[in-house]
Amino acid sequence: MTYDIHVIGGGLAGSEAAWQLAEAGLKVRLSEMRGGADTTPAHHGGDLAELVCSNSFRSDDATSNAVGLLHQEMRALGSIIMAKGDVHAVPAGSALAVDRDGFSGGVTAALAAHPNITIVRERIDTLPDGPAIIATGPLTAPSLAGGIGAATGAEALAFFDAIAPIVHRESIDLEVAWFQSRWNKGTGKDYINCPMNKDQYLAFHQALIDGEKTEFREWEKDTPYFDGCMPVEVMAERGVDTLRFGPMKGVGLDDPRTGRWPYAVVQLRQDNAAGTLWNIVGFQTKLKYAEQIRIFRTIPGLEKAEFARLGGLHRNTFIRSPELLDTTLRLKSRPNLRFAGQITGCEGYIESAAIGLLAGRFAAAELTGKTIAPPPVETALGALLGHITGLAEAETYQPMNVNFGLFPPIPGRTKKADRKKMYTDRAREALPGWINSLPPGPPPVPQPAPAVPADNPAEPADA
Ligand SMILES: Cc1cc2nc3c(=O)[nH]c(=O)nc-3n(C[C@H](O)[C@H](O)[C@H](O)COP(=O)(O)OP(=O)(O)OC[C@H]3O[C@@H](n4cnc5c(N)ncnc54)[C@H](O)[C@@H]3O)c2cc1C
Repeated sequence: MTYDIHVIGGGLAGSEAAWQLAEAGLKVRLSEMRGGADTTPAHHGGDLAELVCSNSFRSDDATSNAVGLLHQEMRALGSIIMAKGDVHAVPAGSALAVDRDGFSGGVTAALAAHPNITIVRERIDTLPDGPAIIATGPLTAPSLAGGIGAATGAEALAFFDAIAPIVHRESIDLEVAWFQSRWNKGTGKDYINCPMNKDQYLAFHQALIDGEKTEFREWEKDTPYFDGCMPVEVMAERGVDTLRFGPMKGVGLDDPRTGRWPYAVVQLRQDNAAGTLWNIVGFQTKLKYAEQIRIFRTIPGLEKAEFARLGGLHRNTFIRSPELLDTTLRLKSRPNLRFAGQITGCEGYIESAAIGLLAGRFAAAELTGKTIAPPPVETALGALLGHITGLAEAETYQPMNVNFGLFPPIPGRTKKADRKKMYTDRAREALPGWINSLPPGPPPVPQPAPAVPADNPAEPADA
């Protein structure tokens, strides 16, 4: 069987990449191990683009929500995931939720019927020599994960993805919190510090112990985690002072309001180059999302915190993309290979499909002797790609849903209520010029009637 490019993994990203390539006229071999002898611990069937957990693509509001904007941009680029999502939508308010079997069945049928796509039910164990897109997801088969680890220099790729919550900088109260590094090291102002007195610390410690937690899944129980990934509530359970002598120690930090070291402190560290997102240091957690919001908003200075993502601890496989990939998702050390989907360190069904879409477009252009620039950073596609391929801090790189904190800030002072619309208006202005510069691809998917504004547009992914 001859083909122009090999796509490995028929999930959200691989299906979208294969579609984009095939519609550009390229012959694609799409290898998917499910439907044959293999499966993953989370998938149930053999259809392509299976949704492993929730059936929601999250908000479809393209005016005030970053993932809604991403939906809109993907539709403009003829996304098969969005096309089949729209066809199989079920009522979900301003969110786009789908009939999961109808959706995956629809994607599978469309790809199977495409004359340029050959779906092969096989597990791939080694990285290919020819042009390929690796889209094997967070549960990449261990044999291939070993090969990816060898090619990328990482010893192990399957580990607990220990995520501390990330907060939008503008929602931190700097009347209470202050910038300072412990002992004034570094620039002297590398951290934002939220002080606690004794009573506040004791109440917070008890809340961590009492808070409702999520359980590990059966297949996650064997995956090791490192000491540095200890959940904050597990540390709290070890003793009343464990946190106060660990990540919450107040020494070397002078609270400008008291002139003294606080009894305990919560520190946040910059998470992106733009300085719009800050992670809570050492606060990886298995507290339920609602509990995290409730408990972490009791931290002085974070009473009105808006979370770009909440904490978590689950098995994942992803590469350190900001260091390893170029701006068109090619592995720098082996540019015939592109990576797409959650293995690049994005998070979520739609984000994974979006990166698959871009990988497909970049590869299609390259194989037909053209080059295309990455999408403008003002767009959701560009902001997400930028995060993955360079703007995030490589050392602390963690999977991330698309959110406005990844976009270049809107200059000047603006009302919070207006800002989201300004982000999305700016993106809608920037996208058409880029699309017009692209070689032909699939026809756009019609944008459904505007969604009712979401009650809580900052809803996190329920991954
Ligand atoms: C348990 C769990 C629950 C999640 N829940 C949600 C959620 O509710 N909402 C959300 O937005 N996101 C969720 N996510 C995160 C993420 O968005 C999804 O995992 C998403 O499916 C990722 O898309 P992908 O295309 O990168 O990988 P996948 O959709 O997993 O696709 C990868 C494909 O590659 C195949 N494959 C793997 N190795 C090989 C190999 N060696 N050869 C051939 N084929 C191979 C797999 O069978 C799979 O079909 C969840 C993740 C996990 C692990």
